Amino acid sequence: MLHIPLGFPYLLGSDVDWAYTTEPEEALGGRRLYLPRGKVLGGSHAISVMLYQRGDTADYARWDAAAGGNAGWSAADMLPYFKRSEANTRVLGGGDGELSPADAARIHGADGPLAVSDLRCVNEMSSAFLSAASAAGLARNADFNDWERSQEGVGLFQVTQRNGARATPATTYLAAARGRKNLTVLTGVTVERVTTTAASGSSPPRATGVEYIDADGQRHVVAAAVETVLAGGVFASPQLLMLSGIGPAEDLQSHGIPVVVDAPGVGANLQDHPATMVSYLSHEPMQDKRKSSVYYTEKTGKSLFTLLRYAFGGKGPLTSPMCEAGGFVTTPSAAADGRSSADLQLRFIPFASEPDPYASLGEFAAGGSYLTNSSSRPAGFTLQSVVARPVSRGRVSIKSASVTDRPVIEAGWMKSEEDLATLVDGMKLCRKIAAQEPFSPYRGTERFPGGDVVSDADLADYARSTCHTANALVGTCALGDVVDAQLRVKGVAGLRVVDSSVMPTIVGGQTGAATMAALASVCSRHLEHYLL
Ligand SMILES: Cc1cc2nc3c(=O)[nH]c(=O)nc-3n(C[C@H](O)[C@H](O)[C@H](O)COP(=O)(O)OP(=O)(O)OC[C@H]3O[C@@H](n4cnc5c(N)ncnc54)[C@H](O)[C@@H]3O)c2cc1C
Repeated sequence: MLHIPLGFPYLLGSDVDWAYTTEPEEALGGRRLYLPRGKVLGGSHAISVMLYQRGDTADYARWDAAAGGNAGWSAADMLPYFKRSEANTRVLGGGDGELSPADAARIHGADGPLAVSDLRCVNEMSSAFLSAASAAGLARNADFNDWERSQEGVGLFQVTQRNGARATPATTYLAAARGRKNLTVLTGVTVERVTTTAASGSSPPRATGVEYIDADGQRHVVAAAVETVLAGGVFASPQLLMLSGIGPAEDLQSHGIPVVVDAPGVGANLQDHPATMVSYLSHEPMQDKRKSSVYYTEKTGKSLFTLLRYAFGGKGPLTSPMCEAGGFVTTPSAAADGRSSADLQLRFIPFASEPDPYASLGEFAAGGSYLTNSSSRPAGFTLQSVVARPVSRGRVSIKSASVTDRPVIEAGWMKSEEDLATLVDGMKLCRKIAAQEPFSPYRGTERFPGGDVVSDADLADYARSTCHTANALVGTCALGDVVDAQLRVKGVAGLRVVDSSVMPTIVGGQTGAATMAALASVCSRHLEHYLL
């Protein structure tokens, strides 16, 4: 299931998922949110939806400004690292029909480790979505990562796959480096903290390595020859800094942790992409159509033809990321605020989803019936509205001085009215798209939120009570605040954080590509001398 793209729902809540939950969220009526994160080589990329999205140029202008300006994080600075990290079929194949070979080469790379591909199988309803969105007045976007054009419009997504199999940092970067003599990978261990020496005179404290516990509960220390690089992701990196005495002094003291550096920004600034669903049941006869949503409910994994097609050609619906098509939009509310980047991401899902697909996490944890339980995912289709550039912020703190106690997560969603307005505008747009003629063969009744949820106030209530994660969590060791422009932890020598937690503001779009490009940039510019 880790390698087959459409296997990803089985991974949610399984033993390769940390399956974090938040505190009761005040603005969401006290709901606790489920936030998946990968607990396996390849990290969250190994359980992701695989969409390859970079955000827009303004996202990186914000990063660069946060890092102090002219700090190496602008779009122009980052483009070479995006290109360097990928082997994109649009360049390898000389464009894709919508994109000329010259444009493909301007935007994408061909020689990097990370395979990025066009979809190998497009559900006929994903195509209907594109036609319906055009009929509703949205432009077509040939490549969401083309920074010379707008991010706005609708199109098919690209995915991090090679020959129909999931590509992750483990199957790409790590696989290429496996033979190196200077590389040791320990699995099944848990890092507990970074070890440090005390400050002396004018020298700051220095990171000297890490302590970890192995599967038998034995404690070990690894000493760093040059420096220590944390890449635990958006929850574990701030947690490990705090357990090491680097964080808000008062919090650390309340847990009896000696303060190495008072860094109030550690754990603050948490951001994610909250999402809501508008779903439609299909007309009854569609239940029998081979290319419709039955693929995504009970038949996909059970059809011999589908399995053979995948096993021998890497083709067919098992290569689908489920969200095949979508787009970016500036909603009327955001336009009225004068916001320049799209605040809404649309994603199309070819079955009639529940309002919160993660509400039944217990169901996943008990053995994963996301795809097989067709009664909760009947034939039909869903349009998902995602807040692409949220204003609300949350935080991560520690529950105790032990790594075995999960961090305390406050997502903070919908604290800002702007985010709620984006979702309300988004759902209205989804209904407008769904009402267009190209959906006529598929559209039955609206399943959620349902015909009686019409006013802005009712749509906002629906959003508060059903919004769920679109899985892009960032910001808890932010560039400019916790780490400097080279991602060195401020106030401590010999320590960097290089992962999604350093993003000062979330990019509009999924966050895996930006994480890998940030890593490529820092490794190339600052670490290569001793990595090689
Ligand atoms: C369900 C899901 C769907 C997603 N879909 C997409 C998508 O379609 N496109 C996209 O671009 N991005 C997607 N993402 C987001 C993307 O995967 C993340 O942005 C990216 O993986 C973040 O990288 P990271 O290095 O910061 O953290 P992670 O990838 O989470 O890696 C952190 C690693 O640290 C390990 N770790 C944590 N604590 C410890 C400890 N104490 N000791 C030892 N190891 C530890 C973890 O097990 C993990 O392997 C998705 C994520 C999820 C969960």
